[in-house]
Amino acid sequence: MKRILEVKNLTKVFKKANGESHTAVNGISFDLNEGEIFSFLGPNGAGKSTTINMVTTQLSPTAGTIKVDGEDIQSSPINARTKIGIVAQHNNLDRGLTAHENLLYHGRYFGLSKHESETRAEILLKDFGLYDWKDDYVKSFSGGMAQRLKIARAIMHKPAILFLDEPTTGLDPAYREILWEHVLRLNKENKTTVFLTTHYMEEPERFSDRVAIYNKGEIKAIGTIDELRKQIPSESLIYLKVDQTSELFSKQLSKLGTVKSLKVVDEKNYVIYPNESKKALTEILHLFEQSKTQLENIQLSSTTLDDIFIHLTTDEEEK
Ligand SMILES: Nc1ncnc2c1ncn2[C@@H]1O[C@H](COP(=O)(O)OP(=O)(O)OP(=O)(O)O)[C@@H](O)[C@H]1O
Repeated sequence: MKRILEVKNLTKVFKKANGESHTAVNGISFDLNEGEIFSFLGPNGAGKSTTINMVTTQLSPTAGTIKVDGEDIQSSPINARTKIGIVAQHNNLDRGLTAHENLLYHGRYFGLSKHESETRAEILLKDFGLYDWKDDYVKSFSGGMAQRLKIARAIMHKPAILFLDEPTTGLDPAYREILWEHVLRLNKENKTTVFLTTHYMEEPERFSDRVAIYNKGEIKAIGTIDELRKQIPSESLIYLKVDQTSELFSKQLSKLGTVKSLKVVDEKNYVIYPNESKKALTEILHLFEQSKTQLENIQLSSTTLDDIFIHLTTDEEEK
């Protein structure tokens, strides 16, 4: 299997305004294969965009190496860049150009002929609902229109690897489907590798071959969703919402024989990993009869990617 992205010991340390250092990416290593759809998931501020910015040559690493299709991006950034398509989080369109010009110049820059650029720009402008605005300047575009144009531009030159940093934020559902139609077609026909970050868990669940759960600058787990599911302590979960979580109530829950372990998600919510789910429900409900803590909601469910994410990115209070 051809490796399209090789990341070794990648690190980024930022200097904060107060002079302190902040390690946003802490020595991570991973490889992506040609044609793989990979999701990089983590909470706000985990370091996902910093990682994308480094592997796409937009930000220099503090340490570590990155190869795109065998090219070291620090020694040959231009070669590496021709293989990459990026939908960044910020609006990096050329605001002084029209929508059509943004696509055309991008296509020409990445080696498409004039005819190919024109044909592809026309298809993408139509598919992403921008054809009627093709000669308008990008500075007049709404957030959603700019996002659609950023996506069209990133896939213009059919890159070997496509980085999508929260691409569907601000897109309505119809355009999300169009985005995925194009991305999956490129993936199938050109073996384009896809590196996705998103906060919508249904996208990695539907499309990813592998997922990495990333937090505080480190990869906590990497693998297929089924492989990650095995890292959860139980196959079903109980979501419990109370008026106020507390140390005392957490201890009382932990002491129940049917509770394997639990997590305090925030000031109102627990996730409970039960031994025997139905018995645990009864025991937990019973607990409220003798406790000051008020029950607001309780729900039993089977594990989803959301649960894996919560499990790997919040602190656990093991029994
Ligand atoms: N240029 C910078 N200077 C200083 N600190 C930075 C800089 N860029 C990012 N950081 C810090 O690095 C950390 C990681 O930020 P990053 O944007 O990579 O997170 P993220 O996982 O993409 O978050 P989100 O989901 O909110 O987009 C944050 O604490 C952020 O404040």
